[in-house]
Amino acid sequence: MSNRRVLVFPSAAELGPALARLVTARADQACGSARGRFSVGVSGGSLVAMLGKELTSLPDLDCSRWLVGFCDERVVPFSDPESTYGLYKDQLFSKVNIPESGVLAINPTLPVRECAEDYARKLSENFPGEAIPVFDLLLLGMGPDGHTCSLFPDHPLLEESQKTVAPISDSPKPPPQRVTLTLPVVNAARCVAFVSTGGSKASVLKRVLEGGEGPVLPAARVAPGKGELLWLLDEPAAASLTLQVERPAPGAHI
Ligand SMILES: O=C1O[C@H](COP(=O)(O)O)[C@@H](O)[C@H](O)[C@H]1O
Repeated sequence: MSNRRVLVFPSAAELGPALARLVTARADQACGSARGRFSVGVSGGSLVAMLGKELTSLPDLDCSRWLVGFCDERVVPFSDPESTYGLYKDQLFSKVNIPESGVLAINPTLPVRECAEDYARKLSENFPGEAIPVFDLLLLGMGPDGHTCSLFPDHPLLEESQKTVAPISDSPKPPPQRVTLTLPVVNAARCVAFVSTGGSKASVLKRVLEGGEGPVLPAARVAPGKGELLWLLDEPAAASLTLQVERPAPGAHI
């Protein structure tokens, strides 16, 4: 896979600032392009705290031309601790200069199917002329079962080829009702960056990145057709890998 890079950092403490440099470099590039804005999709889970900490500690961060979407979202009220939007609002959006119109949140008061349709409509309005929205950057996490977004192993949603956003009401990881970007949207992005840290991810990372027996896991189905694929790992997460990885110098741009 020629457009895939696996980058390993000594620990999450070194990975975090490198992630912030990646985000700001891609934002500058996108805002300086004819598009004039930076479209980024964020994930929940452990990524929220890392992005909140790293981005809010940058002195000159300018999010005025950012469009932030969600790679997946739990259909719960924003005040619920499981709401990814709620967590980002507390830890990031309320602390930077992103306009309200720059955050594409779900409407959690809708039933899950309507919520997905409503979110797909919001995406299509914000990516005019694009049958499949092309994000500048998607930031993904991966669960210990190999799921990414809310695309879980052996789930029929992995085969979704028509919808840009799909509902799921039987998520094996709570809460059960969620909406998620589908693989065609993920694989249309200009850049997809996975962030995975900690030893609990080591064995699944080996299977996702190096292959093995059994069905292909959801995270291994992420392969942007024209875009880049980056895996940002810390040493504990990368411990079982035998493939060739990059170990960027401190402060290096990726
Ligand atoms: O449920 C979810 O889990 C994944 C992975 O989370 P992590 O805490 O293991 O990093 C996350 O990427 C996804 O957005 C979230 O809904």
